[in-house]
Amino acid sequence: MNGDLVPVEPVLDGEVVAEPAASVRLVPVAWRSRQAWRGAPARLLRLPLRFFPAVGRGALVVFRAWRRWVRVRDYREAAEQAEKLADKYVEIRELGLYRWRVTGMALGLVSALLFAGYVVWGGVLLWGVAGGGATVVAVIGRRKDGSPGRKAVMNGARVLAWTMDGQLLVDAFRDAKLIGKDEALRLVERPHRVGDGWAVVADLPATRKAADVIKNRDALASALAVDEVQLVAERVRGRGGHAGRVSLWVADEDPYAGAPLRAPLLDVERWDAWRAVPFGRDARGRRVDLPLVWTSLLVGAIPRQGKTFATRLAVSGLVLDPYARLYVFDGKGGKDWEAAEQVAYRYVCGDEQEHAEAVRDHLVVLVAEVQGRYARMATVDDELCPESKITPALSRDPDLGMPVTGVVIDEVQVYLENTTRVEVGGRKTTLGLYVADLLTYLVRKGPAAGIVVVLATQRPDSNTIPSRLRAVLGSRFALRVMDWRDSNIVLGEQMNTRGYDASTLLPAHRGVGILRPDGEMGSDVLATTVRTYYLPNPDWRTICTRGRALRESAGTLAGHAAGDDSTGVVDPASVARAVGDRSEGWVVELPEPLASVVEHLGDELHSREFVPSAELIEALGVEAGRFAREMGELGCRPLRQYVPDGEEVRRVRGYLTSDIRTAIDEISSEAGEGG
Ligand SMILES: Nc1ncnc2c1ncn2[C@@H]1O[C@H](COP(=O)(O)OP(=O)(O)OP(=O)(O)O)[C@@H](O)[C@H]1O
Repeated sequence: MNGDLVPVEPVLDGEVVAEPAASVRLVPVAWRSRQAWRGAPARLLRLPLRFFPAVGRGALVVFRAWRRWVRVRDYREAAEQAEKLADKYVEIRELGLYRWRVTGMALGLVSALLFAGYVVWGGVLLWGVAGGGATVVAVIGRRKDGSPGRKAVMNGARVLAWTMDGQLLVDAFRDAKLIGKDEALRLVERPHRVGDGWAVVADLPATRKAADVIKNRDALASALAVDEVQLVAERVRGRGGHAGRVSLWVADEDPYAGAPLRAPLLDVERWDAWRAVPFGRDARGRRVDLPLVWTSLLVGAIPRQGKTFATRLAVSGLVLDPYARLYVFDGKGGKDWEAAEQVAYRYVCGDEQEHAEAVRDHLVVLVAEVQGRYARMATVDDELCPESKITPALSRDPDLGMPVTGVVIDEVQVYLENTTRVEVGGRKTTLGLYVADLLTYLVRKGPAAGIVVVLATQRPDSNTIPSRLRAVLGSRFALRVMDWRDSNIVLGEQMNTRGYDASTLLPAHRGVGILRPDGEMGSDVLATTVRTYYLPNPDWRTICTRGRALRESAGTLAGHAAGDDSTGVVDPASVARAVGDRSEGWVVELPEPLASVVEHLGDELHSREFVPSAELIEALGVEAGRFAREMGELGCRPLRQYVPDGEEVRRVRGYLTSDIRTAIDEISSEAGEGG
């Protein structure tokens, strides 16, 4: 460095070239290790023992290939698929005969050559040919290392069989009474592997509907000898789909078993409340997202099935958006929602009277706020607010004060069942019914003003969640419930008869439920069975801590989380008027089964004179004796009337719609008198 000379190694003149290959790869990988060579003598000794079975297997493979070829199976299947078997029959037969002739000629030629060789070279030639042939056949029939012969992909011969032979699938459809004895299916796609299962797309005969296959999935699963959780049946809609095209997917094993799925939101720093949250995966492993803005959500399940976890997952998108506001009311009063306290604008946890009153007070303020938001939106110019609906830009404008606001109530029945008598706007009612009215208003009018209501309950029966509230809740998620009635209460009337019944989910399937997305959000599917992502307490806490940090840095931390629990001043009379105003769609809560009868009849309640009992019993899926008794208790007695039946007239039992209307009027006037 300082100019002194230092001794160095001799300097070589040249250029760096690529390192030569370590060894020339003439030796197979299996023989490169020392152990492989050590085991060689034993393997050599076993060779004769392995040779003959391999020859047997190879001969079978060759024979099957020849039989397939001589029977023209490939051509025949293609014609069957195109439903042109009858047209092509003569052609196929001729081709078959030709292939038999080629076989005969080949056999004759080989025999002649062998005979000539025998004459010239004697028995040596025959032994040589036999040895060579056997070696070739043994190579065809050899077992690959590590794979002990052929293995069924699915368990059970019957299960696997339909993937090999389309006719068995047709038979299964016939057995399940989804198509008639003389009808057939047209396979749009042959069975093929998709994920961990087999998929096939089929067209039903013109008179049949794909919706019926979905409805009778259980029968088809039985005919295919798989558990119904393994069979996913979907309609193919949109381009390339039609009402008679059905897509089936049969999982190799229970698709909802296995380790819980990690929630993707754990890996994001922040989220936009306007984006649908990653909610879970369907049986085929496809991601299912849940939009929340502009809709509302009801989550129902019996205890310990994952209702709280699913509800937290649904709102975690709102937690991770610093511009979103959260009202968290936990009727259970445990630790499940504790972490949300650090981000919540309003927070109530408990099932005492004071908690129910606090929830009511916060909801009253919220109703006033919805009214205020509509008034403010009316003053915003058309460019920013083209319709009376909140937009992402409006929701983030601090001057307007209209953030996306999530109102989450876990175990909502605790507040809805509160029987304390209260007087609201001169009307006597109970605190629970008033909370139901406030929630109904928020669910009905709130979404367009940026209010998202999420309700969870372990008691999804009609007495707990009034039908007027249920009717307006847009999205539904039912984890396992006790019976199909409870399932229908969460998912909507008659969903069980359409093939969606949350009481059939297995107890072991925690966190698995049926999601019915809001029909107005443009979803293609009626409902999907979803395995929700797993969001245990520590992960939930991480999300809430992140949500708080985001709000702190955006300057949006407010309300309870910022130590401010003061409620604004509102005019309770105007709120009471708004929630009780029947002209705005306030509907009287009808008891069951009257509520379902009214829902089933729709406008026909006024246009028809008489409705047969059998029709109602089938549509509502109820038990005849109990239905008649309950209708009787509500003042509707059945009578016999003549109804047209094709060319003839039959006398059947049923109800006059005028009786049903009278019963509704009576219940309404009782409610109006301050029930
Ligand atoms: N997505 C999921 N994947 C796997 N397991 C889950 C999932 N969600 C919930 N679980 C399991 O189910 C248990 C019950 O969940 P959760 O506390 O949400 O039930 P719940 O319906 O709210 O019960 P309760 O009505 O008693 O409050 C959890 O402790 C968890 O082990």
